[in-house]
Amino acid sequence: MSVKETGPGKPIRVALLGCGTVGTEVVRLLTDQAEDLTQRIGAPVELAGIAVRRPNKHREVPEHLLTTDASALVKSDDVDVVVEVIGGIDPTRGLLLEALRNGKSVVTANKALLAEHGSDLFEAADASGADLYFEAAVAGAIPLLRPLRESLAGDRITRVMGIVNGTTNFVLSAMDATGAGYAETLEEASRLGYAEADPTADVDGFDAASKAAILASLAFHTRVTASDVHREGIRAVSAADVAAAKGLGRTVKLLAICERVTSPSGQESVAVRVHPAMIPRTHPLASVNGAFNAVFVEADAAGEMMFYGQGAGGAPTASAVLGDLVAVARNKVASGRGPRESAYAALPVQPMGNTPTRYHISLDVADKAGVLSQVAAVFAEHDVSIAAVRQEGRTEDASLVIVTHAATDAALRSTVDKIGGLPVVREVVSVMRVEGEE
Ligand SMILES: NC(=O)c1ccc[n+]([C@@H]2O[C@H](COP(=O)([O-])OP(=O)(O)OC[C@H]3O[C@@H](n4cnc5c(N)ncnc54)[C@H](O)[C@@H]3O)[C@@H](O)[C@H]2O)c1
Ligand SMILES: N[C@@H](CCO)C(=O)O
Ligand code: NA
Repeated sequence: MSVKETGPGKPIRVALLGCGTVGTEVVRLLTDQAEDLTQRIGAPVELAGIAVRRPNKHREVPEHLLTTDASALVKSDDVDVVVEVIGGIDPTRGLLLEALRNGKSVVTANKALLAEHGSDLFEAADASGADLYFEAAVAGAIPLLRPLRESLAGDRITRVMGIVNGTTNFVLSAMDATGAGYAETLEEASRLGYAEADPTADVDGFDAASKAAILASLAFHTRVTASDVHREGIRAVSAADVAAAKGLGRTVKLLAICERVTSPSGQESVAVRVHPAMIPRTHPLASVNGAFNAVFVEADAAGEMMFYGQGAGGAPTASAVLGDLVAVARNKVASGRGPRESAYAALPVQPMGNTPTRYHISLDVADKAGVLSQVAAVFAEHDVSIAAVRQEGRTEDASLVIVTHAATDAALRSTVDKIGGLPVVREVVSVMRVEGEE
């Protein structure tokens, strides 16, 4: 029996919103790989239009496709899929809701929008049966959201911990390598083009907090928004912190940590936080340097996994966008749908104060008898157990380094506040959480 050859199906028509760093690379990949994409999808993918702000700036893309009217492009009957790489909340939120309500599948790289309004977008997608894919929004090119949404959907994830911001990782890696301070290292990163002109979203942890919210939502089947995430950036990380970490075989990283926490009574909740932390130099995340990202996932059956690669940049991010575009196009060809929002577990989000953490505290103290016992008494008073102490005497004062066992973050903060007020403590040199070790 001979099988009749079928040609490619009806073209999938794509509206591209935004043509900056990522958008330009999306157009390039779509053009360069048109034939392969047709084979992989079973239908050609064609650009129906590209919405931009300033058309005369875009000499690298076909002029006849450019429009400044994103709203009209999204509404056009000629469009099946909307790819959004503008960024920000407005006007993208309205544009993507309009697209989804009209049954057009959406591919977006916009973590800020998803972390704030993800559930509205999912509801609109469900109402019309459209797809919503966003692999590029977290850790750029690294396949991470698809593994969480699909490959690990049969497992129980307990922890997701990673380096999800390239700019801050570049700065912290450089501080570790040179011993220089935060401000001068950030200046150098800007000069080399690794930090944006306005690095606030990166250095104050907003970018990582949006990504943490998305990761926690997917890992724990719970709606987590950016405002649920405890956030501390890297502005306060000093050369002394980095030196203190090095002295104990650790390094400082800005971590996004999403954990499933079970109380003694068996009540489950999630804790989601972004802050600098010391990790052992032997931990797999310690060797992630420069602008690279890496995310460590722990699941009951699968065990430990690490995802590593380029978390930013035009081409790497466009790779993730194209992967999503192929997925939604295949779904259209097969009249199927990708995964919907999965928020059925609806676990409560635990406040940071109740979250168990460990601290590294470095003090300058008077070098006289009884100091250690005074400091130790404050820990005991707050029910914080000490894991290790190192004291080095000098002429008039001494350096005292204390690493705690896990205690609630609130108890650890109160302990540090009280110790800072002891007359025998000359200076609290460095306080930082410790992660990645038992
Ligand atoms: N650059 C990266 O490395 C990277 C990595 C991961 C995710 N992302 C995300 O991808 C998205 C795009 O990032 P980018 O780096 O390409 O930004 P970009 O600033 O280079 O590009 C955005 C483009 O959108 C245009 N634009 C703004 N408002 C518009 C409107 N109303 N209509 C049409 N065009 C409009 C701008 O003129 C600009 O050209 C953001 O959501 C960002 O968070 C970027
Ligand atoms: N500003 C982000 C870009 C990728 O989301 C970073 O530095 O990682
Ligand atoms: Na990704």
